[in-house]
Amino acid sequence: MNNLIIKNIKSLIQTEEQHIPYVAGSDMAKLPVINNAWLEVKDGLIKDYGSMSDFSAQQFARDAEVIDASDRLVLPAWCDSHTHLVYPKSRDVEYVDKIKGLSYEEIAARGGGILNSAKLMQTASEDQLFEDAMQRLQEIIRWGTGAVEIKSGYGLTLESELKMLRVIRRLKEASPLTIKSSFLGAHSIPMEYRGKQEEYVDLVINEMLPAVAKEDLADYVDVFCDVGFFTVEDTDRILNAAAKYGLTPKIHANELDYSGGIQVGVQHNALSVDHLEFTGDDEIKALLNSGTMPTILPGAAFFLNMAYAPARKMMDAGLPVALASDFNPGSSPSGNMQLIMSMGSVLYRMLPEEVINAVTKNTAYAMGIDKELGSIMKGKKANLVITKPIPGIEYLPYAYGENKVETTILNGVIIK
Ligand SMILES: N=CN[C@@H](CCC(=O)O)C(=O)O
Ligand SMILES: [Zn+2]
Repeated sequence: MNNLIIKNIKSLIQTEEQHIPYVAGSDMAKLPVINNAWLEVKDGLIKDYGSMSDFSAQQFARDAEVIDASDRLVLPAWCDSHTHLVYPKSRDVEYVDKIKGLSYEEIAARGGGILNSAKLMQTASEDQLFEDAMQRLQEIIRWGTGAVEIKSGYGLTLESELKMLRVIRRLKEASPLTIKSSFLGAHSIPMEYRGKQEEYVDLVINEMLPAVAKEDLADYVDVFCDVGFFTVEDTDRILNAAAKYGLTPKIHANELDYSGGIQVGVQHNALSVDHLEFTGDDEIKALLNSGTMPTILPGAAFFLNMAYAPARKMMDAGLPVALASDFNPGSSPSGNMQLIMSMGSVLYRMLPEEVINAVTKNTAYAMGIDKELGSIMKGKKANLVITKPIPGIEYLPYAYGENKVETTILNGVIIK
C-alpha cells in the first residue's frame, strides 16, 4: 500500500486529539484547525499530522508520495448518513406533478412516489441495479463523500427487499467507500395492504426481518414513521422485533407531521432520527441527552418545498445536528453533500463551522462509524478531501454548484 505525505496544507480542518463521538449545541460552531500543516498517511490510515514549522522530510518513508497542498484545505471526507441510492429509475414525471401542485402525500396516495419505485423494483435486475448504483457512488466520491449509508425500502416484498440489500452488499465489496446498510421494509404500505396495514407490518416482522438477519444483510433497521405511512405502534412493533436480531434503529420521523416518530425512536435508542421538519419543544426535550442524532435532510425539504426543520432552535437547546443528502429518486435526487452544506447555511442559517461538523463528525456518529471516520485523528481511516485552491472554509457552503473538491482520498488511495 502506498504512503502519502500531504504538505503545505493551507488549513487542516477537523483535527481531533482524543475521540469525542459528536459535537452539540454551541460546540458546533467550533472547528479545530491547524494552519500551514502536514499530514501523513500510512497503510490506509492517518498516521500523524502537525504544523509545517515542525516538518522535516527525513522523518517520513522515502517511498512516500508527496502532495503539495499549497492554498488548499484538507478535511475528512463527508459522511452521508442517509440515502436511498439503490433505485431502478428516476421519477422525473412526478416532479412535474409536484410543480403543478400535488403534494407528496397526494402523489403517494394514488400509487406514485415510493410505490412507483417499488413497482419498477420487482422486475429490475440485480446487475443493473448494482451498475447504476456504482455510477452514483463514483459521482458522490467526486463531490467528496467518503462514507455512505444506503437503505432498502423500494422492494416492499420479501424477494425485492432482499434483492436491494444484496445489491448493497455487493456495493460494500466493490466500492472503496465505507458503506452501511439499513433494512427499510416499512417504507410504504403496498396498495394491496391498504386498510389492513398491520398485516404488512406482520410480514415485515415475521418474514422479512428473519430473512434479512439470516443473511446478515443489514447494519440497521429503519421505519418511515409518519402520517399516511407507519404509526407509532407499527414502529414500536418493528423496532422491538428488530432488537431481537441486534438491529439498531435509524428512522424516518416527523417529516410530514408531529408523528411521534422522534419519541419512539429515542425510546428505542435509535442511532438517528431523520427529516425532523416537525420538531417542537416536546421533541427537543426527548432528544436531549438521548444519544440519538437529530439528522436534517435539507435536499428533501427543498425539493418538496416544505417547512424547514428548526436547526437553530435545536442547536440553541444544546442538541447536535447532522446533515445528510437523502439521495433518492423521489424527494432528493442528488447526493452532492457540498450542495447540502450550502442549503444548511442558506436555508437553516448554519455557520460554515456548523455545517462542516454536521457533515463529518455528526454524520459519522449517525452511521455508527465515528471511531473510524469523521475527523482527522491518528489511527482513523484516511478518507480525506483536498480542496481546490479556495480562500477558506466559508467558500465551501458559499460557492454552491461549484465542485470545490480537487482530490478525494479513500483508504489512503487517491481516487482518479
Ligand atoms: N420520506 C421517506 N422516504 C424518502 C422518500 C423516498 C421516495 O420518495 O422515494 C425520503 O427520505 O425522502
Ligand atoms: Zn429517506
